[in-house]
Amino acid sequence: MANNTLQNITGTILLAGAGKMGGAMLTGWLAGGLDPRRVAVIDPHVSPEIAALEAKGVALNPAVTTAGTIETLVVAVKPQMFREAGAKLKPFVADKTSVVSIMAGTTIASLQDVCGGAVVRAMPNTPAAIGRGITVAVAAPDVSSGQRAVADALLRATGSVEWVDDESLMDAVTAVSGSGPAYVFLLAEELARAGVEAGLPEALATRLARETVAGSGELLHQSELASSTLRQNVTSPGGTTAAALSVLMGEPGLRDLMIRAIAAATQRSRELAK
Ligand SMILES: NC(=O)C1=CN([C@@H]2O[C@H](COP(=O)(O)OP(=O)(O)OC[C@H]3O[C@@H](n4cnc5c(N)ncnc54)[C@H](OP(=O)(O)O)[C@@H]3O)[C@@H](O)[C@H]2O)C=CC1
Ligand SMILES: O=C(O)[C@@H]1CCC=N1
Repeated sequence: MANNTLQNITGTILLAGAGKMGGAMLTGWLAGGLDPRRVAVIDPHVSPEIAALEAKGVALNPAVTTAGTIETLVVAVKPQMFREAGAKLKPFVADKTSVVSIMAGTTIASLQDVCGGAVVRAMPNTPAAIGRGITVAVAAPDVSSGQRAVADALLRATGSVEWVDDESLMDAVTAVSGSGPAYVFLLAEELARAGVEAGLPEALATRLARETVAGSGELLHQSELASSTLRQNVTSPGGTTAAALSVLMGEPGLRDLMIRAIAAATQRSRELAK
C-alpha cells in the first residue's frame, strides 16, 4: 500500500544489516512506495533477494563518500556485534542524520556513544514482513519532529507503531511483542505434536494446528471482542474446551509459564545492554 510520507522522503535511508528483520523492513518500505534509489544497504553477505534489488536502484555496500547524504541510518545488526559494526557506521552519520535502531537491548545512550546522531530506539516484530507487525519506539530528546516523522513512516510501513516516552519499557516490550511471534509459532508446533500424540496423522495435525492459530489470530485481529470473550465463546459448559482449559489454566498453568518466559526475555534484553 502506498504511503505518502514514505514517498516524500528525499534523503537516503541506509539500512545496516539486511537479515531477517532488516530485510522484512526493507520489503515493507519498497512495497509502501519508497523510491529504491533512496535506499542503501550495508551487509557483508546479502541474500540473493536483497542483491536483486540493486537492479532497481538500491545501493549495496556504498562507500563512505555518501556519508553526508544519509538522512536516516537504520541499524539492524545483532546487538552482540553492534560495538564493532557501529564504529564502522559512524562515518555515515552526519550532523542531521537520525539513527533508528531495532536492536534488542541496545540503549539510546549506547547508540549515541557509538554512532552519534539523533537516536530513535524501536522494537518491531516479524509479522512486519506482511505489513502486520507492531513496533514500539522511543525517541531521544534531540530528535526533531521531522526526523521523528521519517522514522514513524519507515516503521509504519511494516504495520502499526506505538510511541512511548519511557525507554525502560523497551526490555519488556521486546519480551512481549518483539519475541512474541516465536511463542505463537511454538504454540502451533506443540498443538500439532499433541495432536499426533492423540492419534492424528502428522500432516493432518500440522495443518489443523497451523490453520487454527492463523484463523484465531485473524479473528482476534478483526473482532472488537476481548480475547477472553473470544475464548469463552469457544468454551461450551462442561465440554471439551473446558476440559483442556482446566489443564492450561490450572496451577501451574500457562499463566505461570508465560510470566517466567517474559521475565527471562526481559532479563536477557537488559543483559544485552551491557
Ligand atoms: N528477528 C526478529 O524477530 C527481530 C529482531 N530484532 C533485532 O534485529 C536485529 C537483527 O536481527 P535478525 O534480523 O534476526 O538477525 P540476522 O542475523 O538475520 O540479521 C543481521 C544481519 O546483519 C548482518 N551484519 C553482520 N555484520 C554486519 C555489519 N558489520 N554491518 C552490516 N550488517 C552486518 C548479518 O550478516 P551475517 O549473517 O553475514 O553475519 C545479517 O545479515 C537484532 O539486533 C535483533 O535484536 C528486533 C525485532 C525482532
Ligand atoms: O531474539 C531476539 O533477541 C530478537 C529480538 C526480538 C526478537 N528477536
